[in-house]
Amino acid sequence: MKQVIIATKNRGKAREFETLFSALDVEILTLVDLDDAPDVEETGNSFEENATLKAEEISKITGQIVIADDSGLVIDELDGRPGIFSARYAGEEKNDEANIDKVLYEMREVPEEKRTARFYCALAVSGPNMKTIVVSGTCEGKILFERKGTNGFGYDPIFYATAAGKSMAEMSSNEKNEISHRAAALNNLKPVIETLF
Ligand SMILES: O=c1[nH]c(=O)c2ncn([C@@H]3O[C@H](COP(=O)(O)OP(=O)(O)OP(=O)(O)O)[C@@H](O)[C@H]3O)c2[nH]1
Ligand SMILES: [Mg+2]
Repeated sequence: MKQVIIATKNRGKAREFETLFSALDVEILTLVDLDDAPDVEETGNSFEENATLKAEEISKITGQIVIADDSGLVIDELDGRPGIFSARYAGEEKNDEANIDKVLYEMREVPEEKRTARFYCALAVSGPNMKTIVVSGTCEGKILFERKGTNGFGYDPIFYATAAGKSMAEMSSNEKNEISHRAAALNNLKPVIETLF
């Protein structure tokens, strides 16, 4: 079967890619269980730049077709933060609970109508004989005043997805995969994936 490497160490993302790719005729490998996979420094100024850095570095090392995801939560009232710093918003150790607490604290006095936000996902594909391709997808919603639900990962418990009428952590993985930023980006990548093999 066709095979691509997904250059992520995030278990939540890896799980979602397993499901999203099961609908395509493509086998995926992630970096989650590879202890010696390098930590690519995310020094770019945009999701697109960081996804490109991750895809190109891992493709250079493996010589294979690689897809990387750089994603995060963009909150209007916080001038777009946490944005590209979503994973490390409350510190280098990447603690989802601490990140959520920080956002809830910063948003504590913001009224309902000003709590608009979106999840953003950039996907970059890089391979030995190709120019890197980058696509993106978004999912619109609002920041809740407290956590709701226990599914998903990251900021899912405090993100109310407008299209679903509930928090992302209240959705089954199938429901999230219908409307998520990651699913939207992957959908934009499908025509490209078909030309890769
Ligand atoms: O509630 C969420 N639902 C999602 O669907 C989602 N997608 C991204 N995020 C947040 O954004 C960071 C990405 O940062 P990021 O792209 O650098 O990934 P990461 O550092 O976790 O792993 P890697 O892929 O770089 O190895 C993640 O850690 C999360 O905090 C999400 N939160
Ligand atoms: Mg990262």
